[in-house]
Amino acid sequence: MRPEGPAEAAGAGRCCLGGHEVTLPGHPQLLRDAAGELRLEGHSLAELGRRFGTPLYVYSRAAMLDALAGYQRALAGLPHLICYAMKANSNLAVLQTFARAGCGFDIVSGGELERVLAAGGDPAKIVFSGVGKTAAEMRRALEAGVRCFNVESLGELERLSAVAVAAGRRAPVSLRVNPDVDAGTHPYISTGLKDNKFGIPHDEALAAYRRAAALPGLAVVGIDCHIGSQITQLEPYLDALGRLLDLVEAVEAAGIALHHVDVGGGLGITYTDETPPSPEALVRALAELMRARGHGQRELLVEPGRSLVGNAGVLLTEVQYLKPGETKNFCIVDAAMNDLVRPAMYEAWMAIEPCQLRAGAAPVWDVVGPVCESGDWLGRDRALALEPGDLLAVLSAGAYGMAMAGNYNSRPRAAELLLDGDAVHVVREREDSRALFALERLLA
Ligand SMILES: Cc1ncc(COP(=O)(O)O)c(C=O)c1O
Ligand SMILES: N[C@@H](CCCC[NH3+])C(=O)O
Repeated sequence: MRPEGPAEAAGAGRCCLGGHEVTLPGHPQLLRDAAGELRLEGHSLAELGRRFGTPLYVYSRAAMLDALAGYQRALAGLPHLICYAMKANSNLAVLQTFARAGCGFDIVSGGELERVLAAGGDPAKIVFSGVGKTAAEMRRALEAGVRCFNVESLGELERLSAVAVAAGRRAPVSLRVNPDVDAGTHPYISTGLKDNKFGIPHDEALAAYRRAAALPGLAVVGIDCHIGSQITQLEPYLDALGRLLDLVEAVEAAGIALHHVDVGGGLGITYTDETPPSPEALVRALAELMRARGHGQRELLVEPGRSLVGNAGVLLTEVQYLKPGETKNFCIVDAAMNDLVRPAMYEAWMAIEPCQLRAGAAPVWDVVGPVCESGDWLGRDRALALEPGDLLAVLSAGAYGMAMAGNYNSRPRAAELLLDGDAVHVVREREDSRALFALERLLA
């Protein structure tokens, strides 16, 4: 996630045309075969694009489970729960994949709760985060039996207690502490600084725990934080965990027992040349700090999103027109900012690869969508040998891709496929134009 620059123009030229197979760094199930075809979990992406149409999201189940295995290996033997942060990709089949693998879920809305339940997820493994939970969302989550509410303010504590008392229940709570640690990431996705809206300030948390312990509808069970997203360093995590453990000790000294410590999610992936720690390295470092501070037997929760699904998915799009110009060459494709908003929203750099390499000159293009906004671009200054009708793959699109898609310009949303070995599952049909206005009414 960094601004575009001319230095990145060569990104797409990495793989040679024909000869031998080339793997793509950070993309476990993606490779360019000897004939120049891009394959995900063995499937030709060009063939899938032609068969199912574009724009099309394609995910590899094996790549998701590979990523999960890194967390699982490092946590084996320790009391733990991996809560997939489903905002990254909330397709039901993706949720089902993680539920079957034993995961819990980090949710942030009533809608996310219903999705987890529809996918067969275990409510007793759900943690409910978010700064603006409504009373109705609280009631529904209590009724479903979620494991814990990650409470983000004093006002929320009071409301949750009242809702629980009215329902004749006690709500399990963890306080989301804002540790004021700089995660070193894009300002829009940093969440653990004093200036951010998230969490209860570290220096107010002990008083908040005392209040929580005194409220009749609450049962204190844990502590959590989440400092940001696309984090590529270990240090911010260790700083944040150290600050959480300071609080755990102060809270327990005040006679309030805490069962678990939840360090949130946020681990980054390789979009271009980032080298984040592996999930395994991250969790081993966190577990080591817990052990060194005498908290080795306390349950550790993690809430990874992007690092489980980001590099397991691509967005396929077809080149519609090539429009060379005096100062810029535009490659106009059939996917747009409504399908994948990350470039428009954060100036995020996402690799763009032809599904089938072709020989010949590779001019530099801005790859743009059909939406009527100059901010509607998927990649800038990309050297690509192209013809109209070619298929392109936007890489690393498994996280915050379809999950953030919309209908701007009355564009129906893309279809989604989940690859599983030889099988190709349509896990979301392409939206029909009529669905765009099915909830609207003409005047009488
Ligand atoms: C509370 C919470 N937990 C977990 C995550 C997952 O983040 P990521 O996808 O960066 O792992 C987020 C999103 O940043 C979040 O807000
Ligand atoms: N939507 C962001 C991540 C947000 C994380 C949410 N807490 C992205 O695409 O990178």
